[in-house]
Amino acid sequence: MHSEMAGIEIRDLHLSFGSTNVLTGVNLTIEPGEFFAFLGPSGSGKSTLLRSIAGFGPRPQGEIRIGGRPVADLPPWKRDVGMVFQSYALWPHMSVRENVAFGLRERKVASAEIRRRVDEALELVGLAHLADRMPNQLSGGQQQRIALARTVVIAPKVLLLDEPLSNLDASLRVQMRRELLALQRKLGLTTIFVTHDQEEANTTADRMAVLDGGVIQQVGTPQQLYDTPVNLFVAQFLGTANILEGTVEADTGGARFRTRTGDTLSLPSSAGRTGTRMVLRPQNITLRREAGANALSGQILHREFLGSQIRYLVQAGGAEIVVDQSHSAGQDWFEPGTAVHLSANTDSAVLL
Ligand SMILES: Nc1ncnc2c1ncn2[C@@H]1O[C@H](COP(=O)(O)OP(=O)(O)OP(=O)(O)O)[C@@H](O)[C@H]1O
Repeated sequence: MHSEMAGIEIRDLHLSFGSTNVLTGVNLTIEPGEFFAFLGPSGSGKSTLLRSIAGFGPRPQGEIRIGGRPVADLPPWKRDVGMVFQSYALWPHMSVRENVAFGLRERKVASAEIRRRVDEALELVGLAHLADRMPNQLSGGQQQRIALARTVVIAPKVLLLDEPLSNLDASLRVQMRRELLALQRKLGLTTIFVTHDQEEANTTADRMAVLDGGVIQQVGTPQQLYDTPVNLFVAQFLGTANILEGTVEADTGGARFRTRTGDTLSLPSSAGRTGTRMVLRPQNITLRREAGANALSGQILHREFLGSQIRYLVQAGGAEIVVDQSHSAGQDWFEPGTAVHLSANTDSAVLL
């Protein structure tokens, strides 16, 4: 299956339904061959943006180019895109083979070539042995693989996936996301994956865009977005973020952050930083019984045993702070009510 790689460029896209702005000022460049994710909460506009690229729904204002070609005024079937939906939407009265062949028949491809390409697509998703089954004789995961085969068989330039794993149970989702990534790498197909599940985006995407309220909040690799969020929304949407409010003050030879409760944390010398909020991840804080430099004083509110980790909720610095401590057998725990000191690794802290 030979797919031509095509990049996607979106310039100044706007879309409203009635008086509701669903997409506002969307600008985005997706590289040829990239696995890209749209991540955001329900209603943030992920599906609407994907559907705009596919050509479904009302025409948005602005420009969309696929492989350099303007497509905003073209119908879906002229855009060289293949789309896979959450509901597999296989034809129930057709066998697996007929389902996969359907798009090629519509395109009047010669029957010998249809057979060859369908075999190849079924081989690709590992289901050649089920070619003669009917969809209702397949598991959910198998049906979704057939839906994928049916889409890639037409050799689209871009693969658009709208929450394709949402109907599968948790362990199958993990397996399928690996298969999806392997398939994408094999075909080198520019792919956009819509999900509200950050783990799904983090584990598959080369880069992703986080959306909220129809606006792209930030674009980057999963690690860039986690380590250097540009705003509170991104910080809190990706993993657990502790937010301390306070002010940056000059300190001998550097700067420090003073919390609302008066504790201070020194900032790395690379700083020259400004901001009124400090984002600290749970794994960058260590709990100690004794006071020390670069620590907040606090009190344990709650404790959860998670197996490999113990998660504490601690009142400190004017906030409720989540701290994850790795667990080893025989280790003593902090009981709720205990006075503690939270030693912070501010090298990885982000000021907003
Ligand atoms: N046809 C429509 N008419 C009116 N409003 C719509 C229509 N389609 C979507 N919307 C609204 O647009 C907003 C974005 O919807 P969209 O489906 O793109 O969000 P999403 O991020 O994909 O959410 P989800 O994860 O729940 O699918 C929502 O507020 C939704 O109610």
